[in-house]
Amino acid sequence: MPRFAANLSMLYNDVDFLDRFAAAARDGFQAVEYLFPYAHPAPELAERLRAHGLQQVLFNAPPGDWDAGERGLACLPGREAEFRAGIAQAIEYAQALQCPRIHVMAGLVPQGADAAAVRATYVANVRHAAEQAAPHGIRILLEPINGRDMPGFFLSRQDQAHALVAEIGATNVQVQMDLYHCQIVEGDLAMKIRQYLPTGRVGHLQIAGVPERHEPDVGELNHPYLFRLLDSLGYDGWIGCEYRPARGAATHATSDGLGWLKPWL
Ligand SMILES: O=C(O)C(=O)[C@H](O)CO
Ligand SMILES: [Mg+2]
Repeated sequence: MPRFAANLSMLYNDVDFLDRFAAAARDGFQAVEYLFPYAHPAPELAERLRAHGLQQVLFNAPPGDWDAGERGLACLPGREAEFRAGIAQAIEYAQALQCPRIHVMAGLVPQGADAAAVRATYVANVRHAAEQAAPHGIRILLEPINGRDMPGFFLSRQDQAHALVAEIGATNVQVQMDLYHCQIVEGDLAMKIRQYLPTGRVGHLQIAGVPERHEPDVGELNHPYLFRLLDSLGYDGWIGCEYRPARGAATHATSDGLGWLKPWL
């Protein structure tokens, strides 16, 4: 059976962030993920996880100045010191939260930047992150993101991510395969899953309905078919529910929209 993690950045927006742990547990989730933990002290987050019997399965390294539009630092020449400081902070949080995965966002390619320099910066930065994370048993994840949601993002295709993972050459670097982004950029999801899961290089999956990024049962994808396929391939990792409920932040919007999950809990 697929195992589902609630993405607390997108789900349960009708309650404050710290109250989303309880809400997710009440709905039957045993794991959570979210974008960033850094606004809260790690012990406070660890206590929420403990109190509600939840595992933290993923969060992101600091992305640079998010409010100014930055979406990761890994590919940005000249920002290496900040990138390294962010990785050190992420590893501290991951240890405190017993979280085995950190997503390192690639970043937006700077206007006019030399493509080779951007790629070399990315490879060197991810290698550094992997080296720092490895002694703690933490995996570094790289996620291709569609260019409609994030124009200019360095990483958009699965083959690009897998080629980079091979070039980086660290056993604790894997691909975060977000099926929502993959459907928008490439389509042919079942064949992509069949192609990439057996490589052992997919460290986490995420889902959402396409194209609105609402519940998985809203939109053009047949998620039950994909879940059965994942089962048949023996996928035993987590699937992050990274979608915006169709009723937004209305009271109980997330819980009311979880009908799709019930058969899989
Ligand atoms: O947007 C996504 O799909 C993600 O998983 C990132 O972590 C943040 O943008
Ligand atoms: Mg994602």
